Amino acid sequence: MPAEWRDFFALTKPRVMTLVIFTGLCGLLAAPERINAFLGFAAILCIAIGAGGAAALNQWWEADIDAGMKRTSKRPLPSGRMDRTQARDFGIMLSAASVGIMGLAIGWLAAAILAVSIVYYAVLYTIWLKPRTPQNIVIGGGAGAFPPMIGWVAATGEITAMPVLLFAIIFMWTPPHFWALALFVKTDYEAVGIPMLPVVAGEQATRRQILVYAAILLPLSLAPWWIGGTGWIYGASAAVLSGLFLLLSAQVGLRRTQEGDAMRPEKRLFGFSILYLFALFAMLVVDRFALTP
Ligand code: HEM
Ligand SMILES: CC(C)=CCC/C(C)=C/CC/C(C)=C/COP(=O)(O)OP(=O)(O)O
Repeated sequence: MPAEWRDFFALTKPRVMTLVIFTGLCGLLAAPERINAFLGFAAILCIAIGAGGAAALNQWWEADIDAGMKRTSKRPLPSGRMDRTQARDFGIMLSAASVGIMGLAIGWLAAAILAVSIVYYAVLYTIWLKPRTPQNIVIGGGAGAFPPMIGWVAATGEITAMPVLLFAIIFMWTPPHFWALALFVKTDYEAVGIPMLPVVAGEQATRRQILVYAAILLPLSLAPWWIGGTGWIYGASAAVLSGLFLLLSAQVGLRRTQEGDAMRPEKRLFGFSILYLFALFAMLVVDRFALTP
């Protein structure tokens, strides 16, 4: 069966990338300089195309691994709807187009960070770290932390403390986000030999690590307000959201898996992690528009 446009769309991991694109948009809108709407739209489109290209390259490389896991076995490559060369060429084309257009239309600093994040996800994380170390997502998660910085730099043309803090927030958020999920789909990764932390270091170590990252995330998420980069609306929202995130992480971090466990706290934490990042970045923009004339 030949690949349809739907398969190419699926190859960009659209659901996961909504949050990547959203944080990029928030970085762009929260920046102190306002960019013209047409260029702003072009910048976000480039982030979306670049993230989609990187996701396609990730699946080109991981076709065999995806075939071995229930969660990923219906993706276009493992289900045989597309061949690997098509996925690779599509990924390269999107990646190159996104960086080229970003550079020409917006600026080469934003384009360079976009290029770094694509290589980070497709090569550093997927090809190098993921199959080798249980710290894969801690280091590799950096790729997903770049979009707000790209958005910010697209608007201002420079890297200041604020975009670095936004990067750091997503960097610290990624381990609890992913390890909560890895606790309840652990068997999948075991089957294909990917050294995810629960498989290699055990559940208790993973639970403790989740709590450590959530505890660091709380003060870190307040830092943009602390350094005067945002107003009280963001500060108060970050305190509430990160407090809740820490609470849910503590429920996961301080328990043990029981016989026949439904893993409800882990599923709740994973679900909340997504809501958390959407809400935190939305409040950054609300703060900016409500408090800055
Ligand atoms: C290396 C770091 C990360 C890993 C290993 C990871 C892994 C995963 C996995 C396995 C899922 C399950 C669902 C699926 O495959 O569709 C998922 C869901 C999700 N992830 Fe992540 N993630 C990471 C970083 C991020 C980042 C940085 C973002 C956005 C800023 C993000 C946003 C999401 C969203 C929105 C979902 C839900 C998708 C849905 O509703 O189906 N993830 N993540
Ligand atoms: C702008 C730009 C390039 C952004 C990149 C965004 C990025 C790195 C997002 C990470 C989210 C993601 C799909 C992780 C999946 O990990 P996995 O691929 O190990 O998950 P899988 O087991 O579902 O394949």
